Amino acid sequence: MTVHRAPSTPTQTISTAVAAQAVTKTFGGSDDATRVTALDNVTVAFRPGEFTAIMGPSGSGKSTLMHCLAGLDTVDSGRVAIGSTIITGMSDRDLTLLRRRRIGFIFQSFNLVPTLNARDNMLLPLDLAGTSADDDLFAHIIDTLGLADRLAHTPHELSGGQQQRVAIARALLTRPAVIFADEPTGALDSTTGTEVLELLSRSAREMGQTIIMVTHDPHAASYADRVVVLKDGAIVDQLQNPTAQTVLSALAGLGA
Ligand SMILES: Nc1ncnc2c1ncn2[C@@H]1O[C@H](COP(=O)(O)OP(=O)(O)OP(=O)(O)O)[C@@H](O)[C@H]1O
Repeated sequence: MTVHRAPSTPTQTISTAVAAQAVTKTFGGSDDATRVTALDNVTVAFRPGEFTAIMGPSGSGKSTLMHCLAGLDTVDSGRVAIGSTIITGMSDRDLTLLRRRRIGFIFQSFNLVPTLNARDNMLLPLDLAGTSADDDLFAHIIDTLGLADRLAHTPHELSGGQQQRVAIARALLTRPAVIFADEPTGALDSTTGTEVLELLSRSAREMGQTIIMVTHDPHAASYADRVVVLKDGAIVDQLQNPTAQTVLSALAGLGA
């Protein structure tokens, strides 16, 4: 799968795929008693081709961080950038276009269109953006994901694992700056879930795809290059090359 990786040179500077700088996000009323600080001055950057897991106890701010990084929610203060584009303060229309062109999403519930077959589901984001698929990339992705003989099937004719592979293919095909995955293995049995995690890890390693995954599962997080741990809306720990055991220990240390 190395053919699709951008060439690199020793002099190339390492850019940032996604970054949050001093991001604060609150919800609720105008007085301190009813206001919830979901993100408290969060600064974090994600390298191109890096596979990162975001973890933390329930209510620690994982979904809020993902939504703010993906431009699905506004921030109270601070800045979010996708590549060199600052998305903070963009209009809804511009954000929608940016999401279509530069961001891929993978959800626990697959979010496929039930009336479209696998091929049309995969091509939908490109159709919406008014572009077409790169034939070589399409062939490469369906081959890698083992979907070549499932293209004419609608989602209800596919297993959960196959549906999630279609959703991954759909996300990869636009060659987005970043893919956000929200509990992507939550609805899968452990064998199928492991296959999906291996695919995500290979997409990062072999295609240079940046992936940010929210998960509660230390096993899932162990496939990432890095784990970012949130607690009470702040980053309290980061692990490089995590194992399920080091993730469990980090979470246990939070009293979670
Ligand atoms: N729309 C909202 N309105 C009010 N409060 C919210 C809203 N969304 C999130 N919150 C609050 O912000 C905090 C962070 O929530 P968030 O959903 O980001 O946490 P999480 O780590 O993703 O939790 P979980 O693991 O349970 O999904 C929580 O206290 C939550 O109640």
